[in-house]
Amino acid sequence: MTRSGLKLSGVSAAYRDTPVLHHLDLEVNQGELLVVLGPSGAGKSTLLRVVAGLQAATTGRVLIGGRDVTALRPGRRNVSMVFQSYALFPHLTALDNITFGLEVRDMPRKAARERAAAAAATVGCAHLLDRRPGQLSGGERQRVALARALVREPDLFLLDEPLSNLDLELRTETRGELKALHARLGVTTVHVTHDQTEALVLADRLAVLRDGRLEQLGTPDEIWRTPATVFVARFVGSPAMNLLPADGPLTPDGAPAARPPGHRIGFRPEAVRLGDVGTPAAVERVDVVGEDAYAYLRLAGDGPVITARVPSASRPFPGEPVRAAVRWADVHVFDGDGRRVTGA
Ligand SMILES: Nc1ncnc2c1ncn2[C@@H]1O[C@H](COP(=O)(O)OP(=O)(O)OP(=O)(O)O)[C@@H](O)[C@H]1O
Repeated sequence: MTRSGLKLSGVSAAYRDTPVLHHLDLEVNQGELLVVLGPSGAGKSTLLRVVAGLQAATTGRVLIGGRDVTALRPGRRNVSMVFQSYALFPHLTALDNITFGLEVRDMPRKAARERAAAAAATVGCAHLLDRRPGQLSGGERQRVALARALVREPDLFLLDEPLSNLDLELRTETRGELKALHARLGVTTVHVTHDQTEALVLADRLAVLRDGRLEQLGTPDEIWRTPATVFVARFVGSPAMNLLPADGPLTPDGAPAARPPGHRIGFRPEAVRLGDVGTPAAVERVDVVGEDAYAYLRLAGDGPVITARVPSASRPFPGEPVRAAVRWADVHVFDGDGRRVTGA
């Protein structure tokens, strides 16, 4: 049986009278890396703050490693949090910043410094220990913040958008390092982001949060292949999945004759095939992104616009008449409430 690293049951949170989390149930296995993904304002940071004990839950319980910590102060939960801003002390060196978490626990100074140096080596910032935050780049600060979180040997890591202040190249590199670090240390981790690529790459499992509610929980593969709702389908994937009325202008190849009114079909831009058969469409715009091109196609005269992903070498040109087809096997079906209809 897998052990529980973190369990939330019926957790709600509010700012003054405004509810932000609504009776959340969520379980993270021991050693698992769970990514919480959602748009701005979904309640991701609030969720981490409630787990860390920085904010009280208005209902429900928080268990870490099977221990009920709902009533415990943050310092008693053995949790380390890395903030988006890193929250380093500007007047302290990197070494003193990393050591800080241990010294307040009355560990002897020499032992604390040795542990800090070991944590710094783990995340690759051992050469920066004499510098103050003002003398470090964004990526270097991020490493020091991680080392400070690591040095406490927590039961649980909470990472709040730790990569969002880094430029794209560094973000990609650091993302890989975070994944490797997690694999090596095996500490249960909750990583918050609104970046779907980061989420898909890092996560053992993904929790998609929307308006303080869990929209779907699953592996990156499940979320990608079987999105539970229109919201998840559109939020994960770039450009977003196409959505059309099931009885609308495009009939997928192999579709059953009867498709209930009110249902919608979704298909990713890469599922659209351009050729001699299918629904007539006019190319409105084409964006070329290296090897790929995204063609925006207006269906059937004045119908809706869909996006097709095609190799840029064989892309159509604006104004060109084309035909768009989709296979039924590549289609997702959603009911009138936006929920996935299985077995379609
Ligand atoms: N201190 C606060 N006082 C009042 N409302 C707040 C406070 N902090 C956050 N909120 C509100 O709570 C909701 C959830 O905020 P939260 O920061 O948890 O979202 P988030 O998913 O982390 O967003 P982001 O990706 O923008 O950081 C938002 O509607 C926000 O406006």
